[in-house]
Amino acid sequence: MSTDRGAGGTTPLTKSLLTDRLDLLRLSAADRRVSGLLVLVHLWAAAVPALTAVATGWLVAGLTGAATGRQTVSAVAWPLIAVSALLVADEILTSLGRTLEQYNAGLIDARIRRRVRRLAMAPSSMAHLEDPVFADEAARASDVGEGRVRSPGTAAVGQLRLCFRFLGALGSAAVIAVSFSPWLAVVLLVVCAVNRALIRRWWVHLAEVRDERESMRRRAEYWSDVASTGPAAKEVRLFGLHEWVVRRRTHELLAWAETIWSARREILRQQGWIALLAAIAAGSALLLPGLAAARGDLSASALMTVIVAAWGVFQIASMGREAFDIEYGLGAVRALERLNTTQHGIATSAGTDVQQAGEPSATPEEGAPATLRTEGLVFAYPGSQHRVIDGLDLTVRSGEVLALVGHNGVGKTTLIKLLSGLYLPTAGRLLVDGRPLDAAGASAWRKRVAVVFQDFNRYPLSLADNIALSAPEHRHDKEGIRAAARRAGVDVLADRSPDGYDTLLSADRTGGTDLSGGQWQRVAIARAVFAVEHGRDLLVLDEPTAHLDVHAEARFYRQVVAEVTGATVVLISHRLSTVRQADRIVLLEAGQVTEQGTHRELLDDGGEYARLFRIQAARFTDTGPRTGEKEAAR
Ligand SMILES: Nc1ncnc2c1ncn2[C@@H]1O[C@H](COP(=O)(O)OP(=O)(O)OP(=O)(O)O)[C@@H](O)[C@H]1O
Repeated sequence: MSTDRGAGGTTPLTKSLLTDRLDLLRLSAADRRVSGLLVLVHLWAAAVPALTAVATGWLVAGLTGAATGRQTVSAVAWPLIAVSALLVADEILTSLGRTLEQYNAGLIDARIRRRVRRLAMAPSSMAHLEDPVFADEAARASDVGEGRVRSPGTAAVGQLRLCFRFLGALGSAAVIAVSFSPWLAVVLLVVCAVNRALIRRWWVHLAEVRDERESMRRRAEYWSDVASTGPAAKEVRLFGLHEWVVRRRTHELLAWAETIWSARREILRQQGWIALLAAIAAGSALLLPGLAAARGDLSASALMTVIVAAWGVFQIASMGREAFDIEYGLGAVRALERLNTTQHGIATSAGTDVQQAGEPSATPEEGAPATLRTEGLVFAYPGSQHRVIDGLDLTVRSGEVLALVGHNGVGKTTLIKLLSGLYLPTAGRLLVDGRPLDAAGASAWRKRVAVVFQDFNRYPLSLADNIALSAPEHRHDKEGIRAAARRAGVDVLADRSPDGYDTLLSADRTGGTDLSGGQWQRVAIARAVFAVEHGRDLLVLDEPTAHLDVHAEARFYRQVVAEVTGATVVLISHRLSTVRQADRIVLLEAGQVTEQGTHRELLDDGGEYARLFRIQAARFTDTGPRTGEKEAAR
């Protein structure tokens, strides 16, 4: 994903004021009925200031008339009822409006989050999910942050409210124009609009500062999670890290907050301009009609009408959170647009899954397990220049069991992610059944692959569901689930639990239980076996015996790998006892194949594989430790 976005990985928040506003208004119409009701409530709210001004003037006229004995009691009662009714109705409708706004904002936010999820799932490979720019933009767009300060929904409903507030100010200005002076009405409107524009500019600046610091906030949140969530809690307690983690979190949080507060302090320093403009507006609204009344050119009732109406005009210069909600939430909308453009770019530059999934490149040859060939394959992780895979040429024949071995970090897992279509090569080609695999075919290809990753998932579901998840359309195949469980050696778990295959594998759910690391690994193997039994024709096993005891490891090849008939198998293991029976063993070094052959051939060659094997074997012989240590030291 491109990072060419200026500071903080963002484009400027404003594209065009009008387009921005229209985008937000469109967004606010997420649900026609709710937004229709909101419009009615806002219309009422817009009319209230002008109506209150007129009713107050009427009340004052009634009161002064009653005082001089020229008016009856009803001349005071009716305007009093009108003013009270306006106030009560305003209270009720304001509460209703707030509830509707919250509901509408929730609908809009949920819709945006769904779009972000779709965008995250859209590209063929998963490289973008490890891209910090994508992570920041997704966080900006879907407001996953603490306190929900950035919400497209809040921005959209705020924008709708603001439009009607302007309408209300126009209504109040019209009352001033009719009751006193069109000039005063215009001046008040202009001064308040300028005031608002100044405030808005500062909020935009603050929103940009927050945007640029998004990754700082994510770091602080990470340490919050470490301090309080389950997976890290064991180590945090055991190593007594709690205070250190809290200090680290506080440090990160303060560093982030300081940048925001310094922007806020800057804004506060400039508030003098706002105060001056507000003083001009308030002064002219009170002074000019006041002087006219003193001269006898304006009645007391008209004076009150003008003053109350002026209050209505001031509403558009208000300093409330609304401006921040709008500007900051708008940043979320812009982030969504950027995600849209970039993800669409990725999809279209390589062809979208939707358009081209199932292209011939990923079509299996008549019933035969997959054949894979890499030609000059190169891969570097996003944002890194380091070629983890560096010009790799390898053929995996249909139906063979190929083992990948090599030192830590040479790129074995990376290679199987490429072979499985999870990443696309930086250069070179991967051919599946003789045809080049591109983004278009990757999605269809992945449907032919079953993988047990080193960091396999542990789903808080039943044992049966944990196995059947690899082919959910066959989850009613009870016999298939049992067969996969038997081969992976997890049938004993079902046998000794009263709930059998319905046993819930989650200790934090009522009636649930947890498994050991080795038992979970067997469940992951059963899951992959189940997928192969339902048609997947490449089985990839990354360190499948890492958690298994010696008995289970010894049985693994015989019961799982040797039993696979309809699939090609790629197996990674540091335990050379696990891979020695493979049809072919490939040694990777520095992202390339440096040795390959059967176990016997590689031992006879006396290369690096033979050396590694001797080190491991020596550990189990009497004279072993010394020989092994010497070998390791070489
Ligand atoms: N998501 C990632 N982003 C950037 N670099 C990565 C990423 N994952 C792995 N790497 C780097 O790629 C290199 C190869 O990693 P890989 O996991 O493929 O090695 P491996 O051979 O499977 O190692 P091991 O035997 O320890 O499992 C390492 O140098 C690692 O630091």
